[in-house]
Amino acid sequence: MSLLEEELFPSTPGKFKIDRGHTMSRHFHRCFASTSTMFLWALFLIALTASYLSFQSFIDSGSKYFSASWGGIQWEKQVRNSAQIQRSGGMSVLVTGAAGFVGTHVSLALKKRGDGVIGLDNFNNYYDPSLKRARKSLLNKRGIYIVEGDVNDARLLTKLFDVVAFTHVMHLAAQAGVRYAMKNPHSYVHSNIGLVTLLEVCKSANPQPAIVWASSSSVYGLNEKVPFSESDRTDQPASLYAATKKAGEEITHTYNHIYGLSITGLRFFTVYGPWGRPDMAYFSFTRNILQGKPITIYRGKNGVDLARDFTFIDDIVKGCVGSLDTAGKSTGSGGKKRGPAQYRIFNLGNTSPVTVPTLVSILEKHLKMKAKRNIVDMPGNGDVPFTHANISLPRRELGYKPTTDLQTGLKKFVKWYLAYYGYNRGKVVN
Ligand SMILES: O=C(O)[C@H]1O[C@H](OP(=O)(O)OP(=O)(O)OC[C@H]2O[C@@H](n3ccc(=O)[nH]c3=O)[C@H](O)[C@@H]2O)[C@H](O)[C@@H](O)[C@H]1O
Repeated sequence: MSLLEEELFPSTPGKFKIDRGHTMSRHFHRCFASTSTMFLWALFLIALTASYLSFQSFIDSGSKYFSASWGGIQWEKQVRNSAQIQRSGGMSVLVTGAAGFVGTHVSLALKKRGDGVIGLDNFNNYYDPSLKRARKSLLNKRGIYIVEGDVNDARLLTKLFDVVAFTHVMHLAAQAGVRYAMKNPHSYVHSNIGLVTLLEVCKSANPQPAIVWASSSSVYGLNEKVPFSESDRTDQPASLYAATKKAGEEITHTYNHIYGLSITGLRFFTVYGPWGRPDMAYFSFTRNILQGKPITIYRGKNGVDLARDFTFIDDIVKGCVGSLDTAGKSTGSGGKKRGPAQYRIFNLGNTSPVTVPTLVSILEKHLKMKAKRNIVDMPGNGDVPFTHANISLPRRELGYKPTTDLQTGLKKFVKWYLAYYGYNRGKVVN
């Protein structure tokens, strides 16, 4: 022990050097010595606690950083490879919600023709995430890399734009489902209004990408004028889902106006098909029919059947790709507008509404099984009685022409369903 240390921290009291001649002074020194010792110990303990706490917070933030599923040289290489354009005049597209139903199909179509594609998906558990994982493997097999992340993650989005100069963004990530909005309203605000984070990153990008995104037929809400045209009223939403999609249309308009972002909003009409969403009626009806369970069919006012303009996925993909192909360039860069940019809204429907009981009859035919129908009055849950798209505008501007009727489309869906889940999955065998 050094002299100084020995003085400060005497191993025995007797070692403490005092003037033995003065008792008072000795007491005083002893008292002073023990107080200063305690003081130093306290200081030492405080310092120890402080460094422990800051080390913990370093570990926490560090683990957040290190446990992120993105970043690093290898990751950047995968992103670049996947976004590589393979045809002349091709585009490099960031597809959000890529492991979703429409996202998967659009990503495959783009990759197939030689466009570069990077997918983004948060793999949330709104419906069975294993279906999303299966879609992801399908995409990986075709050379499409999927980044696991949320559209609200500005750091991740900025990083993606640092690595790739995306020409287009196909924004399909959303909280879908009309009736679920009553159970989990905040999820709709988080995901659907989360569009703002994406737009902020896009407006600051240099070059700015053109954006095509999924709105919804539900924005027509209580509109009764049929068929629904893009210029019809959309200020009477019947569900929070519809309200957040309508908000998306207004929000994208402001980014178009202020920053010169090229925007195309697509109002999808009840999209169905292989690799579809298990929360949708045609999908859950199929599962219940095969399992021998009853299905609930809602009926409108005065016993009128509900009807939807069911639109097959391949037709929707054509509409999405057509929108990307015809999208004008964004005019701004680095957050500054340089001139007016394109702002478009299109209906993507089938123009041929079918009632829900008819949908069930078609499923019965393809499944060769009878449904146990439980018909109830439509609860006040955000549903609308019917939808019907006027598609003259996308026909003219995009060459959009749906070619699959519900009979044909459901046949393809049932074929996929049986191949994916198997005939006897959960089927009640008496
Ligand atoms: O076009 C859209 O913008 C939306 O389309 C889809 O919504 P919807 O048209 O409501 O589809 P879907 O749930 O399949 O119900 C179909 C019909 O079955 C009736 N329905 C439903 C469930 C049930 O148990 N019984 C029943 O009769 C029900 O009353 C309805 O009449 C998407 O989910 C949505 O995300 C959004 O994209």
